[in-house]
Amino acid sequence: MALPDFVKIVEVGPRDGLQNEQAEVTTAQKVELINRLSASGLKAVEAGSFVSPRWVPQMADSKDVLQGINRLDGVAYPCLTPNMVGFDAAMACDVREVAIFGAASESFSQKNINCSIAESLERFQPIMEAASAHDVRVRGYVSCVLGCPYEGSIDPVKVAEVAKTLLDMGCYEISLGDTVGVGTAQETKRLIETVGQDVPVDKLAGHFHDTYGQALANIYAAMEMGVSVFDSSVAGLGGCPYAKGASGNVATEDVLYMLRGCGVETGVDFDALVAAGRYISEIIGRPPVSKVSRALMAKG
Ligand SMILES: CC(C)(COP(=O)([O-])OP(=O)([O-])OC[C@H]1O[C@@H](n2cnc3c(N)ncnc32)[C@H](O)[C@@H]1OP(=O)([O-])[O-])[C@@H](O)C(=O)NCCC(=O)NCCSC(=O)C[C@@](C)(O)CC(=O)[O-]
Repeated sequence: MALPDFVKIVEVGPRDGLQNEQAEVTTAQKVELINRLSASGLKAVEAGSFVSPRWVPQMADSKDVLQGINRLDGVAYPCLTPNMVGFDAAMACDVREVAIFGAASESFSQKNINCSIAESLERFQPIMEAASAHDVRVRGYVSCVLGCPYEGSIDPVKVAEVAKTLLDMGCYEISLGDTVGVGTAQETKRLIETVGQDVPVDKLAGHFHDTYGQALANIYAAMEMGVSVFDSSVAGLGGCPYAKGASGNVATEDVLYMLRGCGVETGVDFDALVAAGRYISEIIGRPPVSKVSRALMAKG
């Protein structure tokens, strides 16, 4: 299949990235990062997570972050909500899009949200109902789609089952997460082929961590299968608190560079995005993980 003309980038650095950075990032710095990202032309910037602060202390200030950002028209600022406690907290600061997050692995589900896959889907049901009543869009995540840190390989049929359930519950899009970044391009194609039998491909997004350096290849493979929405993290921030050794999402800078080289539009200002990556990298005290950003820095 030909590559898409346009790819939507869902920037997840302020949430998926910062939730796993050890350096302290103040609320004001998070707000500044999100404002810079939305000003770069991104149409979706995941801005926070209404989860237990005991589980993920880095996201404890999400309420203040959401109240501090400059919300641009046409930009979505989704936040994670695992249960009604999180959903109500998100509504209290006027979040207009939330994400529920399940897994295709029982062990990961237990470690991440302290319940089985079936229990998680039950917990999501009232969120879907409340979201519908509040006219709030809901995105669904499925973790461990190409492998699990506890169980190893995962059957794509299981991924399809969870993805279809989330879609049937009312999620407008399902983001398939290679949480530990173990997947390869052929496996990605097989996954999309299998999941695509139950969920239309235009409802799927790819979420690739870059632990094994395969994320760009996987994105390319997914684009060849018709996927045109990808999650990425500015400067390659992050990892996963419940997946030891997992590195961050693929760096947004690297995705943009590849897409630009393929003639695929994103609507994102590359230079502004690179600058946002350098801003947050200085704060956390290490160079961007993005190879593109490093190469540009080396050129001076
Ligand atoms: C889901 C729970 C809360 C269950 O945690 P639990 O302990 O089973 O929950 P509980 O209902 O028994 O409540 C225990 C305590 O937590 C409080 N509580 C309960 N819910 C909330 C909430 N929403 N916000 C704030 N506080 C909350 C609740 O009020 C209570 O407080 P206490 O009475 O003890 O003082 C917990 O397991 C949790 O917060 N997990 C978060 C895990 C997480 O954020 N993981 C990272 C995001 S997923 C990810 O990164 C993967 C993804 C999406 O990027 C895709 C990929 O790469 O694969």
